[in-house]
Amino acid sequence: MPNFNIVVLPGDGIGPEVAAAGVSALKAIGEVYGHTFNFEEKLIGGIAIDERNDPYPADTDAACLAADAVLLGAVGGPKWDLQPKRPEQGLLAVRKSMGLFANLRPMDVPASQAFRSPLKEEIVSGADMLIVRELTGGLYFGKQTRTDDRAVDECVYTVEEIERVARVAFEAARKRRNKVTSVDKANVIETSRLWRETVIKLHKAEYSDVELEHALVDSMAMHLVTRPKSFDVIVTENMFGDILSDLASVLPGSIGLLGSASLGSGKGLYEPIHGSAPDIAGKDLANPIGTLKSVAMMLRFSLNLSAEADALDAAIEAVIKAGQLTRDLGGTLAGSEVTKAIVAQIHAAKVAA
Ligand SMILES: NC(=O)C1=CN([C@@H]2O[C@H](COP(=O)(O)OP(=O)(O)OC[C@H]3O[C@@H](n4cnc5c(N)ncnc54)[C@H](O)[C@@H]3O)[C@@H](O)[C@H]2O)C=CC1
Ligand SMILES: CC(C)CC(=O)C(=O)O
Ligand SMILES: [Mg+2]
Repeated sequence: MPNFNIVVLPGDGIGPEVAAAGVSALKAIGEVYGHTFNFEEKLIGGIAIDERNDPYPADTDAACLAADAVLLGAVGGPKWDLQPKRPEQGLLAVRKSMGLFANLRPMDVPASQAFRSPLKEEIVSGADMLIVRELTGGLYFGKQTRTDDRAVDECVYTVEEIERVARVAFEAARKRRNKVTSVDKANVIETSRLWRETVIKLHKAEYSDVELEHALVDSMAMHLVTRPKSFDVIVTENMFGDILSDLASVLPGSIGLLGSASLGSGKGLYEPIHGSAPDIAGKDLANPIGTLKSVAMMLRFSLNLSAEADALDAAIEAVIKAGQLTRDLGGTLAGSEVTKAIVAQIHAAKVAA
């Protein structure tokens, strides 16, 4: 019987609530399909600062590096905002240590759910894109210096860093609608000029069968909400991808719907795209679906369980279609009730099959 070791990093705010949803879904998949998932919970973020004075303790790192896959909730919160050690350093550290240079953030708006969008139905209905965000370079990892009246954040990218994430985007496009939109700010920023030159060279050398277009990040923000259906795979650097994916989450109606897979050359880490949502933490209001979609990607990409991934995705879709939703999507259910509905659906689908 297959046995998988999953490290769970609940973190802060709603992190523990959504991570618990992910564990419930994996347990249900295990029961139904006969797999054993062993869970090891570790500290990261604010709670790790509180308990260990370190946002990313060494034993967390060792466990993540040894796991078959990592499930993360979220980190951060106002409690830690005004101190030198920050929860977010833990998140950056796990991404760097595991070599997770590509963050895949899918977003789609099924026609039946387009009415939930704050945007016009005809604009968003059928939109289906994959944002590939570079995750271990750029401003978030550059040298930072600070005096009383001056602050510097270095933004560095190398050809190798750009090429490897662009390759992920081109490969993904070949399995989708064969189009890549590369987003930069090449009219102003030097790292963006290197980004664009590198993407063009790689495209010419290895991916000329894929349609490639370039967009500047400012107008891209506008195009994402005015003509989202024209995009397939979007590839961009770390900070632009962070911002554009939160923007894209508006299309289906809630940031709580979007999951992500962070991949590199080794094991993967899976987390919703949202943060720790301090405004709703501890109230069982958090939408678990972004985390559950991340778990589906874990099953598919790290554990090679594609039938199980499809079953989880189908269970999520059924519950969304039945309108069993949290308040962010106009529903009335608690987050834990949505998780229970999805778990019940996983069991019911197997019985019906
Ligand atoms: N991956 C991570 O761990 C991330 C952590 N953060 C941290 O999270 C903290 C809060 O950041 P914010 O800018 O407020 O972003 P956020 O994503 O935590 O929340 C933004 C808004 O979306 C809502 N929201 C988020 N997730 C939701 C869910 N699952 N269900 C329903 N509503 C949801 C929140 O209630 C809030 O109104 C900060 O400390 C930030 O540094 C932010 C982004 C990513
Ligand atoms: C908290 C940051 C380090 C990153 C972020 O906002 C994200 O990964 O979505
Ligand atoms: Mg973000």
